[in-house]
Amino acid sequence: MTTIKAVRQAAPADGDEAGATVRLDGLTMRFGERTVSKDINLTIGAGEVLSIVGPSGCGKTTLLRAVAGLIPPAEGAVRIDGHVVDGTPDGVAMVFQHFGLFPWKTVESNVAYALRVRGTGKKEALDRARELITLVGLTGFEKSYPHQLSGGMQQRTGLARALAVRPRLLLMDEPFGALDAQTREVLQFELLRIWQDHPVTMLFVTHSIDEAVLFGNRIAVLNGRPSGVAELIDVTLPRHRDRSVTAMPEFLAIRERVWSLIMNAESGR
Ligand SMILES: Nc1ncnc2c1ncn2[C@@H]1O[C@H](COP(=O)(O)OP(=O)(O)OP(=O)(O)O)[C@@H](O)[C@H]1O
Repeated sequence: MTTIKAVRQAAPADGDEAGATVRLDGLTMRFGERTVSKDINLTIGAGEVLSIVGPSGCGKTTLLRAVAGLIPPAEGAVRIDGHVVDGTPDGVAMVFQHFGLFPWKTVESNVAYALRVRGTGKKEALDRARELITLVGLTGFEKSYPHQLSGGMQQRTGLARALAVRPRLLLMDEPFGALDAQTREVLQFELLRIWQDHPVTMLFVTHSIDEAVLFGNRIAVLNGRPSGVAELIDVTLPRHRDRSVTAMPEFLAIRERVWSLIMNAESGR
């Protein structure tokens, strides 16, 4: 099961399709006495994809939740387009590993819901939902209920729901983590295609090194207790990517680099 949380609608202005800028300034996240991550400084440009990897429990989800304004930082700040996040920011959508689709709603109602709660009229919301359903390849399943769908199809529905609000920033938390390897690969390339047609800024948390390299312009490797950014790796691959990039020597070299950093991180824990 996959959870999506879409946060308020903000249609991009004309000529402003590339997405939001994000800045983390000295971000420290704490739960009670426990400091999970400390002094994280990152700047993510409009339309950039930053992949975030690191050992289990190092604070990747916590970081995304801070960017989404769901939990406040203990110290430091998140800025989206220069504005300090101190609540639910406009134009941000989150996609989690577990969708949390409403089981009693059809695919089109699930997708339209994100718009309906933001005051979009029923017809407009349904029209937009159907556009998105086509985009994610679910035409013909508009009236299906989640239990009638495969995991991959539920994932597509969740993606459509996130995209329905025309986010300027997509926060992806292991979005394909619950899928079998084959479905995961199909959806990765579908998302890549969709993203290339509608580029927005993306923070992409994943346990898959291949996925991190495939999507990222850069990869932030988190490590330590509390965690910090151990390394920021530039992904020097062509921006337009398809399956062929996974055979490029640069792809393999970057994958090896990330792999060795994560192995070091895991062995140091
Ligand atoms: N609401 C919370 N209250 C207390 N502790 C929390 C809370 N949320 C997360 N934590 C703790 O913070 C740490 C970081 O959790 P987080 O889920 O951000 O890690 P992660 O890197 O995303 O892990 P994984 O890769 O396993 O998903 C963990 O030790 C977790 O137990």
